[in-house]
Order: sequence, then C-alpha cells, then structure tokens
Amino acid sequence: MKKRSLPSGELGLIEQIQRDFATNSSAVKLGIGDDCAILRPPAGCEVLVTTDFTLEGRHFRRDAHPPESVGHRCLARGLSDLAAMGATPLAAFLSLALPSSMLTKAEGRTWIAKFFSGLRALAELHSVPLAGGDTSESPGGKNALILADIVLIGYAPKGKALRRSGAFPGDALYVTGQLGGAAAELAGMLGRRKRIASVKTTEDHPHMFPEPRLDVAEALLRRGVATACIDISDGLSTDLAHLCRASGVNAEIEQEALPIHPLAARLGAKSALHAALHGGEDYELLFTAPASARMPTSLAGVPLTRIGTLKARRTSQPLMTLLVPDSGPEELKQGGWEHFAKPSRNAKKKAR
Ligand SMILES: Nc1ncnc2c1ncn2[C@@H]1O[C@H](COP(=O)(O)OP(=O)(O)O)[C@@H](O)[C@H]1O
Ligand SMILES: Cc1ncc(C[n+]2csc(CCOP(=O)(O)OP(=O)(O)O)c2C)c(N)n1
Ligand SMILES: [Mg+2]
Repeated sequence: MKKRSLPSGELGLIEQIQRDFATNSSAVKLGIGDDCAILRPPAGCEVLVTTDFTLEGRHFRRDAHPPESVGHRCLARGLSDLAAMGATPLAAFLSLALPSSMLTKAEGRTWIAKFFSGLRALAELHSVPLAGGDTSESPGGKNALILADIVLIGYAPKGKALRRSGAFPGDALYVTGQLGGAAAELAGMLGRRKRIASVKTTEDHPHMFPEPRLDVAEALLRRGVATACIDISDGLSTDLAHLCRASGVNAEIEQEALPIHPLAARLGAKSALHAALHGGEDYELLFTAPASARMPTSLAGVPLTRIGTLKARRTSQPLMTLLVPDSGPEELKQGGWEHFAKPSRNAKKKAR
C-alpha cells in the first residue's frame, strides 16, 4: 500500500484497498465495492472455501512481528489450506478489525500500509485477487487488538480435490520441505527484546514468511498420485493424527527420515526433534501415495521426503508410532498446537 495517500476512516481505508488491489482477473466479474463479489470459477471445476483467523496475541505479536510478516502470514494460511487440497486460488476476502488509534496515528497507519504490502506481495506472487472483505473498529479502547480473518476461494477439477480421508494402509507418507523451522524462528523472535524492524528478503524465514506449497499441490494433482493430503499448521503429530483418523489408518514414522530445518537443528537434537514433530506453522504438505508409486525427490523445486508408512487400523496399537534409532518403536502422541489448551501447554512447547 503506497504511503502517499494514507487512509482516513473506514471508507478511506476501503478506497485505498480498492485502489491497491485493483484486478483485471477474469475470475472476478465484480470485486471490491458492492454488497457481494461475483466470481466465475472455470467450467468443470468445483469451488473450495477455507477461512482462518489471524489474531493479535494468538498468531502474532505487534511487538515481535514485522507488519509485512503479519500480512504475508494472514494470506499464506488460507493459501496453504487450498494447497492441501490441490486447489488453485480464485479470490481472497479479508475481514479486518483495527484499534481506532491505528487509523488516527501515523505509526498505526504505517503499520497498516506495511501489513497490506506484505499481503499484496504474496497475492501477486500467486495471482490471487482480493475481491472483498469487511472493515471494523476493534473494541477495547487502548487495549483493542488487531483481528483479521482471511477467506480463500479456490477451484479444483470435479472430484479431484485431495482429502484427508483418502489414504490406504500400505501407502507411503511424504512431507514437502523441512520441518521445525517455523517454531525455531518464532522462539528466537519471542526471545528478542525488540521487534525486527525490517527484513531484507522473505526467503529463509519459515515462520515470518512461509511459502504455501500451491505449485507442489498442483503438480501432485496433475500426476494423480496422492491419495490424501493435509497441511502442517498445528504440527506434524497433530495433523498426521487428523489424516489417520479421517482415513481410518495407523501411521509409522521413521525418526531418522525427518527433514529437520537448519534453524531447528541449531537448537540441539532433542529440541529439534520436538520442533519438527510438534512445532506448528511450517505450512508444509503431508501427503500419502501408494508405496509402488514413483515419487521424485523434488516437485516444483521443493524437496519431497518419505517419512513413514501407513498401517491397517488396529485399536490395540497406537494411532501413530515413532521408529527411534537404537531404541525401537515408541507411541507418537499428538503434541501440536491446540487452542483452549492450558496456556502453559502451548507456551512450554515454544520455550523448549
Ligand atoms: N467455528 C466453526 N464453525 C464451523 N466449522 C468450523 C469452525 N471452526 C472450524 N471449523 C471446521 O473444522 C474443520 C477443521 O478446522 P481446522 O482444524 O481449523 O482446520 P485447518 O487446520 O485446515 O485450518 C474445517 O473443516 C473447518 O472449516
Ligand atoms: C504470538 C504467537 N504465539 C504463538 C504462536 C504459535 N501458534 C499460534 S497458532 C498456531 C497453530 C496454527 O494456528 P491455528 O489457528 O490452529 O491454524 P489452523 O490449524 O486453523 O490453520 C501456532 C503454532 C504464534 N504464531 N504467535
Ligand atoms: Mg483453521
């Protein structure tokens, strides 16, 4: 968002967004400015919809996160859900509640402009038009918080969208990219005394600027090999448990096969393993394919790693097992992020 015309009031901010996100996408017949947007999904496709909150204090801290990162992550969360189902983005909708001081004070206006520039850079990278939203004053006076909700609309060829429920016993389990980097970078950021003022590049910042795996997902759909898929937002252990329950299977993970992100590796072996298994917000894809399917070592420039195998569901056995070198199988408990858990439970995870 250009700084020369700073928003004044709700209408000023909306007009600014309308100017900055002007689109000529053929998918948007009518965008920002009316009661509804009108979208045109391609013929023969189904429409996919996802929504996610970005809440101050829960998903970011104003004193720790650069505003560009907050805008980027807000959109990345929705795009990652579309990627998890092999969908292509059609349009995004952003609902934003802002403390009134953010529009009246220069510092607040600058924050908003940077938030939108982070969001817009990612939107342009993936050609996602912002087709609407809602803007409101956040209640609470001096203590008011920034609250955002992103809705992503996508499309996929009829009957082809990847689900959590499509995996079979015997399927191989893969992840894209590396694990634990987001939790490691976040722990470093929350440990600093001052907010990171500016970042030179969005690359190599797994927490601040995650890269939604839309291209990998599209390639997987084209190849028709994946049987099930989920994105890793809450942590591998929790999202794998969702996939296992939805597909009615058990899973066996090889600890040594886990692709640990270098930022996590720096924390030492125990913390690195914890970040890779339970740290959330890596926004990598966890997917399954028949063990006989030939899987390349990378897709769309992103490494793929086979980390385990699915087994027939036996309630007498743990849902998830971790094969630990020199020690044998251990139950892998679901230990990722959970809203409404006691604060110490999620906080402990960050500190470790
Ligand atoms: N308040 C809600 N009302 C209706 N559906 C919800 C609500 N919260 C979550 N869901 C649905 O529950 C499912 C799981 O949500 P969630 O764990 O947030 O998924 P994800 O990790 O993909 O964001 C999704 O289908 C989501 O749409
Ligand atoms: C200030 C701060 N504390 C902690 C976290 C870590 N964190 C917050 S929510 C979350 C999990 C993902 O969020 P959720 O709302 O559950 O996303 P969804 O699974 O619905 O996509 C994690 C790891 C963070 N990002 N920022
Ligand atoms: Mg969600």
